[in-house]
Amino acid sequence: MEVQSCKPQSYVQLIKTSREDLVSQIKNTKCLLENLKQNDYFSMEDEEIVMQFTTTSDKVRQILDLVECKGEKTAEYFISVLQRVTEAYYSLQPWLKRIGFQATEQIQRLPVINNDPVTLYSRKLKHELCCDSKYIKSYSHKEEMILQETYVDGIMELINTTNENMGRIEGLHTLFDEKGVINELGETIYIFGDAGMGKTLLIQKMQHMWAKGEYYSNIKFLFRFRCRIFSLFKMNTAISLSDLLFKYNCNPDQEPEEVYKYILHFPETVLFTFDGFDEIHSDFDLTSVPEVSSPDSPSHPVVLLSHLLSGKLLKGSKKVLTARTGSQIPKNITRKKIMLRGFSTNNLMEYTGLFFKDPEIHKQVIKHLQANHNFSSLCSIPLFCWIIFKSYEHFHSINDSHDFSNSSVTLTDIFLLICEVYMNLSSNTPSLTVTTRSQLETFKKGKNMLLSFGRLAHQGIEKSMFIFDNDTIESSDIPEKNLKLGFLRTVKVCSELGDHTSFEFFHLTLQSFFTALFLVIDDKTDSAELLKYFRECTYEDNKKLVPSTLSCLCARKSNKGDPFKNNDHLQFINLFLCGLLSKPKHDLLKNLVPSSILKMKRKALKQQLFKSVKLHLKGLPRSPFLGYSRVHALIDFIWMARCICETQNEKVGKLAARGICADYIKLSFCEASSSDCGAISFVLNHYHKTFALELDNNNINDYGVKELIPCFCKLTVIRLSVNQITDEGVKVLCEELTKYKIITFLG
Ligand SMILES: Nc1ncnc2c1ncn2[C@@H]1O[C@H](COP(=O)(O)OP(=O)(O)OP(=O)(O)O)[C@@H](O)[C@H]1O
Repeated sequence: MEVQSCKPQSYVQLIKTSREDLVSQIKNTKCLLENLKQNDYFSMEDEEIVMQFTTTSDKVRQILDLVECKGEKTAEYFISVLQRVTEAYYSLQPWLKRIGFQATEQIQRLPVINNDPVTLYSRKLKHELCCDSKYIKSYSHKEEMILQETYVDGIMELINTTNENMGRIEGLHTLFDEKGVINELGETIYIFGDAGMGKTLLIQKMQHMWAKGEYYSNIKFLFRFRCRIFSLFKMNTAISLSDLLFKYNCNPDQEPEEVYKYILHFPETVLFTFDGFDEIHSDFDLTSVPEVSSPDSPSHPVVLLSHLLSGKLLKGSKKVLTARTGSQIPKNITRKKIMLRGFSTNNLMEYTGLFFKDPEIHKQVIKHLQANHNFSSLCSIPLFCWIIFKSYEHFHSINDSHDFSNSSVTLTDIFLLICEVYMNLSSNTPSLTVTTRSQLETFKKGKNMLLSFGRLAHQGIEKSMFIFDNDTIESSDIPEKNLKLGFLRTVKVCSELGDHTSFEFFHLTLQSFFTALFLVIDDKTDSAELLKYFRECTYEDNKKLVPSTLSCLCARKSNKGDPFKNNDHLQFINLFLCGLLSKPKHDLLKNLVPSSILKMKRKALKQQLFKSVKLHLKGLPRSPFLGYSRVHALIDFIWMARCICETQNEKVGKLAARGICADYIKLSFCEASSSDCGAISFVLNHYHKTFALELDNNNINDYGVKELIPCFCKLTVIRLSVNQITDEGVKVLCEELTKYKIITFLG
């Protein structure tokens, strides 16, 4: 199309010749009037004349008449407003290009107020998000920490379609660049990681940076969704896309239809964050979902979500989706895959510095971290690190030195610790009294409190419910003051009926812990109920499921198969059961449960664990390999090892070691973390013979190498490549391997 130069032509003339286009395309007269008036091109009377007309077209005609009458400068400013407020006059942008409009410097210097509903809405979203994302809300209200002062960029790795590492991403600002794209047609950036690796916090950081205008400047709208809210919708719910965007996020104050139209027209200006895809447990019947979706017709929210992710709705918008490792996300929708691997040694040092401002305490914690690799490997998972630091800070503040230097710390230990911290906070007694109370006394005194939180957690798990409304909270017997302790945090839930406050456990893993605690300390829970989640964790091989966008969204309830394959939150319940019913916890637990019941539960768990371990090991694929008998263990093996390690029971460890029945154990690509090496080591340590171990392509880092120390005396082959191991880990490896000199292959 020919570009006219606007210089030789008069602006008045130009408006006259384009009158028809201008009348049909200008929808926002308010913005024009306000700017023309502010810069004295229009008077109050002019505005009143325009406002007498009822339809937008008539108003525009009147504005054009007045502009033409007022001459060249007014016409030039008028066109300049159309050019500068692109959100309001986007349909006129091709016309402006065609006429090659460029305002004179004098006109360019004049201000233009952008009060367009689209811009106002974008600003409102930013303002709300900036307030909401400022604090990390894992804490009881008074202790909220500022995100910017606590956030540390953990390890973020680009992963290809065959799950190989393609290098690290430099930071969240590079999330949408071309590096690491595995599917040009996919629109979803998929971020995954184990429980507590920091997915939610990363999303919060992204939101905060956008809201502050530091990242993603081409994004005008950021709609955030926590996937767990999709479980709250009834089966027959049908809502429109605009309702999902506005009512469940933030409503535009002006002309929502115009804002929605803009969103449909410019989907590339929209960013969605969907956090916790694995937390959707919808009963919605997936077979009835239509293939196509219209932005105007109401559908079930789960269908809208699926169509947004697949690009059937708002094609071109950006999507960031998070889920726990192992969630099934269809390849065709995924643009990039990013795995969160938690804190590296340097990240951990940085976080320690941010957390402990007092140099003395900081020094002590670093000393503990260096002395106890079990403690530091747990700390490479941000959630566990926070819990440990939080507990450390608390005990330090009450002069009760908790020494982590040489003890073996299990996950159950750290969750018991955080319970102790919050229960101590609940007593309004001065800290002097608190110091005198032991863990045992704290738990004894807090039994009813633990039971009430446990009952709530259990009730939620039973219904796949992670958010509790006010009615549920009221019907639980948790006193109001205990709601503020820190176990629960408040969440704003948006709905068609308006916003309301609900509650959730500060982390899903804590809900799992409380469920396990409830099953153990509730007198009425029998062994069938206690072991229910072991049975529920039996799922069919995921590969057999059709990988459609929707097939991943609904709970698969009746599948059977490997006992260590499951939903993480259920697997964590089993893990905590193993920890709570272990021998080292006996002294604590016998004060909370009658001895006979505790004995019965311990026996039942032990039997179940023996059965599950045998069944799992029997099902592992085996094959001869280079003269070895090789067993190919999968991610579920790691869960088995975690459960066994949590029991600290040598007998179960021995049973598992015997049941492996192979001298070559392949654990590559199993998403094992450094603390998992402690669990692997706990099992393999019971091996009597020498063996080969493949642990490459995991996330074990230097701490993991240290956790493997008990195994090195029996290792003839070890593969550890692609594992974030630095010189420090290599040094340990060298020392160990040269000590025994039995290694034949190191890779
Ligand atoms: N990058 C980080 N910097 C500092 N602290 C972090 C970071 N990531 C996580 N944390 C801490 O760990 C806690 C848990 O993190 P988060 O809820 O983001 O984990 P998650 O991966 O979403 O877990 P889940 O999959 O179980 O939902 C946070 O509340 C915060 O205290």
